[in-house]
Amino acid sequence: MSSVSPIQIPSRLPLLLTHEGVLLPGSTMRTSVDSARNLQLVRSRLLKGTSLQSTILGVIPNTPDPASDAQDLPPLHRIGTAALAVQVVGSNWPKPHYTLLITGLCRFQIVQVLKEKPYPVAEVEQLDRLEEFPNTCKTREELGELSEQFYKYAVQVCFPYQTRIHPCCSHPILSSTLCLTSSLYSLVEMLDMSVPAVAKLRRLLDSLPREALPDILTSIIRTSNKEKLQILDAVSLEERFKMTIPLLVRQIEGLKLLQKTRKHKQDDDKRVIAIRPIRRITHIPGALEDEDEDEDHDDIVMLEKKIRTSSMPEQAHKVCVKEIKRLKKMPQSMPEYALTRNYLELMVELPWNKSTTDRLDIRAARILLDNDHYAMEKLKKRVLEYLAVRQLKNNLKGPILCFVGPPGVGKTSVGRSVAKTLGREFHRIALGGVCDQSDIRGHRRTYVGSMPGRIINGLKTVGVNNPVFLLDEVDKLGKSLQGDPAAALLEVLDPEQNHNFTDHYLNVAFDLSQVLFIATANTTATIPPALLDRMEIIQVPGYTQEEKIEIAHRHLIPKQLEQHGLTPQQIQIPQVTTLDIITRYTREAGVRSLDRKFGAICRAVAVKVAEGQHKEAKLDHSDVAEGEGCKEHILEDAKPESINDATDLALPPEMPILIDFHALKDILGPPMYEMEVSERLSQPGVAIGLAWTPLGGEIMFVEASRMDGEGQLTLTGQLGDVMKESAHLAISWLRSNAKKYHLTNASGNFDLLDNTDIHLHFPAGAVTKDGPSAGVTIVTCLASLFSGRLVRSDVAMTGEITLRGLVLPVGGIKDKVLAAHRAGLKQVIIPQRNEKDLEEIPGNVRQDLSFVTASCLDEVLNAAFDGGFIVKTRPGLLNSKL
Ligand SMILES: Nc1ncnc2c1ncn2[C@@H]1O[C@H](COP(=O)(O)OP(=O)(O)OP(=O)(O)O)[C@@H](O)[C@H]1O
Repeated sequence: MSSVSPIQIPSRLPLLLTHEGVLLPGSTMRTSVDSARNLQLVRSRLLKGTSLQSTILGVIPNTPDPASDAQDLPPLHRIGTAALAVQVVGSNWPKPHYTLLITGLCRFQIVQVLKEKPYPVAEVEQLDRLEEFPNTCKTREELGELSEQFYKYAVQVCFPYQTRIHPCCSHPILSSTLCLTSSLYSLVEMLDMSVPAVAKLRRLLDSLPREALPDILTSIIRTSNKEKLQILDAVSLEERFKMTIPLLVRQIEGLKLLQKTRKHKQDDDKRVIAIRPIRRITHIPGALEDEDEDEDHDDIVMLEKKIRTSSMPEQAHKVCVKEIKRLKKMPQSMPEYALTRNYLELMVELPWNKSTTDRLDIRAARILLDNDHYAMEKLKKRVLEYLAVRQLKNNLKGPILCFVGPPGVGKTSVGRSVAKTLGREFHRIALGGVCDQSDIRGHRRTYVGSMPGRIINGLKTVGVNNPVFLLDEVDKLGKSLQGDPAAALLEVLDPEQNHNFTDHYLNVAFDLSQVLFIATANTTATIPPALLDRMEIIQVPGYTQEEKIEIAHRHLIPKQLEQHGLTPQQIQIPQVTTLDIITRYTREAGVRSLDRKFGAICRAVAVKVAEGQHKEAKLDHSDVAEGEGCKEHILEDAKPESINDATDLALPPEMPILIDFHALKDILGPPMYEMEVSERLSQPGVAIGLAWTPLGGEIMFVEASRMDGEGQLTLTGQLGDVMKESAHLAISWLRSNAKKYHLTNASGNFDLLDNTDIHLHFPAGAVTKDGPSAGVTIVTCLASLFSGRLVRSDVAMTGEITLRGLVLPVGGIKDKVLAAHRAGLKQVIIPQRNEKDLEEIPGNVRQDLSFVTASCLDEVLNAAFDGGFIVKTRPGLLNSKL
């Protein structure tokens, strides 16, 4: 037995009153100190005192300390624990308080309270003397023998209720000790020895004196404060043993129950896992089984059969066989079961070897393309060339065509026609806003909710491996943290690589070389260069008014009539009306908005027609009484009516309903666009420029004004850096040529910026603009401002400028010229080096417009102002009073 040095506590102890928790000898407790007396105790005994004795406190349980020291002490619990303060931790927030770590030494009882303030101090009598235990035994030899027996017994015994007390253990304390220790061993055996705390407990058990066990155990196992208090109050060792054993037994029983339920659950789980596959394999027809499981089993068999008969490549086949083997062993409840099954279903559905036969008849293709689309000569020519080469060389690793042009010019619909001419399946993949590379390449199957990418999904949808894939809006691909989808497209679009395209979801290569990819975009500016490099760009410009009229009457109107269940006998839209819609109700390069307007007209006419049929039926009914002649009379009197005139319900409308200017106003409302050119150029400092946007060409009014100031230039209208630089260039050129052209500021000075601020504005202010092509327009506008002369209202211009006054070429001439034509302008000034682009302009547009090709700014200004811009000798014209 281990020997313990006797502990002698002082006869006077400061008292720490606690209410929560009971400290037992041999155990350690953390307690919070925040009441007045306790705080005083900590401050004067623990924080100021330096001797070991000053750290010994009398801890009185179950006694709340009054909040203020003015209040009297409450009745104190009779028995307490002398404790050693091991650690003091203090804090001032939210209010001053300490946390003490205290270790119980022994019991004491209060003999007399000596003082109450600032903290209570009592005269105490020590109750436990650890060295006393051996004295309770008759002789030391007897104790040694019994103790040895007790230890062996304790180690052997597993469960407390099976404990057989050794016959020689008749000593009451010893038998209780024996019983307690054996219970304790049972407890330790049940616990997991690999847990460090449990291993420590085991060591403690071996080293601690037996009589210390009841106190220590009570504080370790799950006991209430009340039970702990009872143990504290049990001064006799035998009594303490007796009280602790039931607590220990209770704990052991609880643990056993817990172990039992855990074991049951584990067994159940194992059984479920073991039974499932056996059930599936030993399926006996007719046996009573869950119907769902039967179905699943059938499905798996079907799937296996499909894999066996599928024509997938060897590598894919191997993967499928491996996966189906795994699937068979898997319980259905596993999340991976559904995942693997979906994967296998996709694998068997994919058109590994299924393709359509190409219909390669160039003449038929030409007719079909011409029938479907009016104009677009350049595009149709390139498409036919492409198809012709395919006809000659079947396995063409040709370039990927990319149609670039404004919205609604028929890029998508030409793609559809190509598929139709070739007799191939068509699938459109909208790439606008796609910013995750797994959209193209799929997710790895390890992800929750993983899916194949759009390419593989598209192939599954069309069911053949040689469809026409239209990659719509490649210029609107995004980029995000989830990777760059444009980079993923590189592999798809590279004819050298795409025969081995690996989707992350499939994880086996799929041959995309038979797929015909066509891309569309509104602009090439935002297409990544590497992607652009893999594609052949075909520009699709906007339509002229004449082309739009033709497209409307050949394609759009018949399509809309069909969609609304109308016939040409019921509605008549003359060409002048179409022109009216094009010029006054739409402003676009394509025909989508125009198509919508026809849709609106057809809806309005459909209502009229339906109403008319109803009225006719009604009239027929009433005519039975009045006779045929009467009806004829009514019809003769019927006058052409307004389309929205709902007041005259008595008469059916006259067929065909004519859509004239008035009907148009009734249906579409007042015109949305007016010819505002002449109006806008009624004062100096305004010029018309031509801009190119992804939506086609547009005319743009550049406005300038001057005011008193310090020579500052203000630019508004969301301009980019290049455009701002153009403005600075224009001002510098005008300042350096002010004398030559007699340009003066408000005070007649040739220094144009002397005491003058200039403001340049580019409507529409909300649209971002950039590019150098506004240079000539800015010069013309400022020249008008400083000369006080009006720019011609029917002239539009485009061109980049240099500091020397040269005019450099710009892009988008065709779209810009068409915009000028749409706006009803008469003359267009373009850079001389853009003259070659005029060939692309349709003949009728060229006839309507006159072109000035300028190589320097002198020529631009001469053309932009009536009578030229050459210096006049008459002073009245030179000095503007504006
Ligand atoms: N030349 C044409 N002949 C006949 N119909 C045309 C022509 N151009 C356009 N269309 C019709 O205009 C509508 C819009 O065309 P489509 O959707 O192909 O435009 P898009 O250029 O692809 O536009 P976006 O860039 O917005 O996708 C379609 O109904 C199409 O049939």
